[in-house]
Amino acid sequence: MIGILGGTFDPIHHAHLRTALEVAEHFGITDMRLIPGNVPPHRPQPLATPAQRFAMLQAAIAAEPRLHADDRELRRAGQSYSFDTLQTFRAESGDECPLLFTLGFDAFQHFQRWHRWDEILTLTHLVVVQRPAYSLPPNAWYEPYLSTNPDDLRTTPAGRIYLLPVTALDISATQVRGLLKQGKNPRYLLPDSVLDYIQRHQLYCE
Ligand SMILES: Nc1ncnc2c1ncn2[C@@H]1O[C@H](COP(=O)(O)OP(=O)(O)OP(=O)(O)O)[C@@H](O)[C@H]1O
Ligand SMILES: O=C(O)c1ccc[n+]([C@@H]2O[C@H](COP(=O)([O-])O)[C@@H](O)[C@H]2O)c1
Repeated sequence: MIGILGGTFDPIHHAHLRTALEVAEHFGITDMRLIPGNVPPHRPQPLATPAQRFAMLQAAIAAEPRLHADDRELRRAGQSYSFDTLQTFRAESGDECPLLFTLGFDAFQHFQRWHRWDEILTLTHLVVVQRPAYSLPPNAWYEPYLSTNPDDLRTTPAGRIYLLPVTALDISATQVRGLLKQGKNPRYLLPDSVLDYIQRHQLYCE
C-alpha cells in the first residue's frame, strides 16, 4: 500500500503535514509519498524553484519515517499530470498494490477537469480530505465510488473514493507567501526548518 499527497508545496506547511500523517495513520500506511509538481496544471506557477520546494519538503519531513519526499514529477518535463505520475507507480509496484491518492476539497472540486480524470480511478483510490472554507462538488458524480470502509481501500488496488475528516487547519501557502511579502512572520504555520530555509534563501519577500 502506498499513500500519495501531491502538491505545489510553495512552501509546504503544517496542514499538508498533518493531512499526510493523519491519512497514513488512518489506513496504516508506512510509505506516504509527498510529490511536488514540476509544472502544476491549472494554477499560477510556483515562485520557488523545484529544487527549493523539494529542499523545503525534505526539511519538513526529516523526523517522520512514514513520510517520503518523492521527486518523480520534478524529473519529468512538461505539465505534471497526476495520471502520468500514477502510471509510473503502477509500472513500479504492479497491478495489485493499493494506491491512495490524497487531495483536499479544493482540488477535488475541479477533479473532472484533470487530464484523463475518468481513467484515474482505474489506477488509484482517492482519499478526499476536508479543507476549511471548501466543500464537496455540488454534482455528486463521485457517489457510486464512495466507500466508508478503510479495508475496501487496503485490500483492492484502485477505484474507491473515501472521505476523511482531518484536523481542520485553515492554512494555505498563499497565506504564508503573503505574510512574508508583507514582512510579517509566518512562524507556527509551517515547520521552523522550512522557515529557516525560506529566510536563508530570502524566498517570497518580493
Ligand atoms: N489547509 C489545508 N487543509 C486540507 N488540505 C489542504 C490544505 N492545504 C492544502 N491542502 C491540500 O494539499 C494538496 C496540495 O496543496 P497545495 O500545495 O496547492 O497547497 P495550498 O496551500 O493550497 O497552496 P496555494 O495557496 O499556493 O494554492 C492539495 O490536495 C490541497 O487540497
Ligand atoms: O492531472 C491533472 O490534470 C491535475 C490538475 C490539477 C491538480 N492536479 C494534482 O492535484 C494535486 C494538488 O494540486 P495543487 O494545484 O493544489 O497543488 C497535485 O498532485 C497536482 O498534480 C492534477
